[in-house]
Amino acid sequence: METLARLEKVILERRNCDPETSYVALLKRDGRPRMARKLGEEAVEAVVAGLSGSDEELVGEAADVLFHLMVLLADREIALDDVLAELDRREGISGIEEKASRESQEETSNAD
Ligand SMILES: N=c1c2ncn([C@@H]3O[C@H](COP(=O)(O)OP(=O)(O)OP(=O)(O)O)[C@@H](O)[C@H]3O)c2ncn1[C@@H]1O[C@H](COP(=O)(O)O)[C@@H](O)[C@H]1O
Repeated sequence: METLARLEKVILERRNCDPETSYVALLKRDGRPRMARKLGEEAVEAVVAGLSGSDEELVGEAADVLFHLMVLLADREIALDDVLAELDRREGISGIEEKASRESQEETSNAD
């Protein structure tokens, strides 16, 4: 996780650099929709690599997804720690159990 914390720091620093020499600054200059689109593109590439690419390709695409997600989080001024805290909160809660409890809450509120 130290790697992601270092990357977060670098992204925050690079946002204010020259877009001619910094990809992070270029994304900032182009705006949040470009950041979001890049994240979407990288996610699709990761899906394709996950289904039919090599391990090496999937690792590369996964790194691209994480990087572009971190750029978008930085733009929204959301700290990596907030995302990690959410993952910590979910620790030990089965996805199946969580979904079932959400569905039963929805049924209760629809019945009201
Ligand atoms: N981890 C990354 C990282 N991962 C991917 N990328 C860049 O993300 C871009 C997107 O990839 P694509 O394959 O879509 O490339 P592309 O076709 O040129 O992109 P588009 O023209 O479609 O936008 C590429 O230019 C990659 O180099 C990254 N750029 C930067 N970092 C980190 O961010 C730091 C700061 O980077 P700069 O701001 O460029 O100094 C670096 O030191 C790294 O630690």
